[in-house]
Amino acid sequence: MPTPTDDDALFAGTRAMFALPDGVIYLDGNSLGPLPSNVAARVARTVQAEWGAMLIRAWNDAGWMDLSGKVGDRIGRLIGAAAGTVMVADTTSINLFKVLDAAIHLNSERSVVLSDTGNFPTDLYIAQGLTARLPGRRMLRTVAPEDVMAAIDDTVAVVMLTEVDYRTGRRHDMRAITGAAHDAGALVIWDLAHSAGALEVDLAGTGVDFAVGCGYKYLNGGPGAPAFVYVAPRHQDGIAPLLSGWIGHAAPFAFDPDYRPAPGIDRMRVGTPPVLSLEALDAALDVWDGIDLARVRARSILLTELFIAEVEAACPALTLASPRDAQARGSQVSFRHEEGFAIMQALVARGVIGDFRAPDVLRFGFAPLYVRPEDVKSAAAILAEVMDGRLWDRSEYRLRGRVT
Ligand SMILES: Cc1ncc(COP(=O)(O)O)c(C=O)c1O
Ligand SMILES: Nc1c(O)cccc1C(=O)C[C@H](N)C(=O)O
Repeated sequence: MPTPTDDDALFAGTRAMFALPDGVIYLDGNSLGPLPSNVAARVARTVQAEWGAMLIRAWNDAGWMDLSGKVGDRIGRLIGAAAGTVMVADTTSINLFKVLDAAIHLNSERSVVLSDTGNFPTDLYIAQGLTARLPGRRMLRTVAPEDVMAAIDDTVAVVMLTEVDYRTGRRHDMRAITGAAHDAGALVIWDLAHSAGALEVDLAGTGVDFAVGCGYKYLNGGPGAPAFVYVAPRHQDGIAPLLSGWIGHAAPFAFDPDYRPAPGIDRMRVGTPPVLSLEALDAALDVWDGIDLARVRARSILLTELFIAEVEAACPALTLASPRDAQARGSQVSFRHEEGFAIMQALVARGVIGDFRAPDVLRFGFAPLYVRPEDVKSAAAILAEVMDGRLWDRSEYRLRGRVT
């Protein structure tokens, strides 16, 4: 077990690798990670020395074509996935579409996609759209998160879940659910949007079939960073991609009129990769080099426990919406209040950036790479000032229509 002093030094080092604005305590890296300092120079270099100077030759000479798999392997280390099992491409929604279709077809005798009512809307929308269009009686069944285990039966083709609930931070037991699904003959897809870079994830060891996740949250790849998709080796060559694009072809530059999927994870590619965004994500991942996710998780628990204790001591009007048991939540803490929107606006105006999720959730993400215990204490103290003085009770804090 590392001593606190070791961790303080480790995370002071990682914090120094970010360009954080002065006067801000950033507790929204679970939605958009902050800017790592090396990203701007990397993107500028790609623009000038590669795009500008090498022109189209850069696809080969600067390695642009191989970047999606290379960055995928770097993310793979953070989620317990072997080299050659993670591809960076498209968005989380699109990757979910690809693997959900693949999983449904691998288990085509069965009709049900099982998810939970707390899942992120895009996951449910993708499943609704896909199941409605497939032939046969395919359907999405959603149950309360705590009822998922009991709902896994022999009608279920695919269990499709997000490990960490975006609103409350509640965490599913990935190992137990994956095991139960497999015992019942179902496949599993995990959305790791709020897990990758926040928790220890062991996709290979847990036997997960498919996973997807975002590049722009805890991985800090920047707004609209490409997402990732994981396919277990045992499934890779058995998938017939629904999105059968040319970059996922076995020989894209043969320009063969007939589609033939590439071997392995490459068939999860569809079209031309977004090179500038991939370079930004690749540079952002440098912060993770040599970082042990077990230490990140231990630090995250320390930060979230501290925040809960400080806020509950000072803000009796706020109700904890996250699980009290640290093992049962991810790296965020949420509180409920009917004036949550205005409270969050008042906090943001004072430099504490979290976000609000309707109808009443104040959400705070704790990314140990750059959030320190002293930030947690300061944020809780500012929240207490806002609550004690009813500083949120102003008309300008009630104006809705913002993104977050
Ligand atoms: C759990 C989860 N899945 C998917 C998404 C969306 O992914 P994308 O916009 O990259 O498709 C988000 C956040 O936006 C999310 O929280
Ligand atoms: N992807 C986002 C976006 O394009 C705009 C604003 C917010 C987001 C988010 O990531 C929301 C996030 N998935 C959530 O957990 O609420």
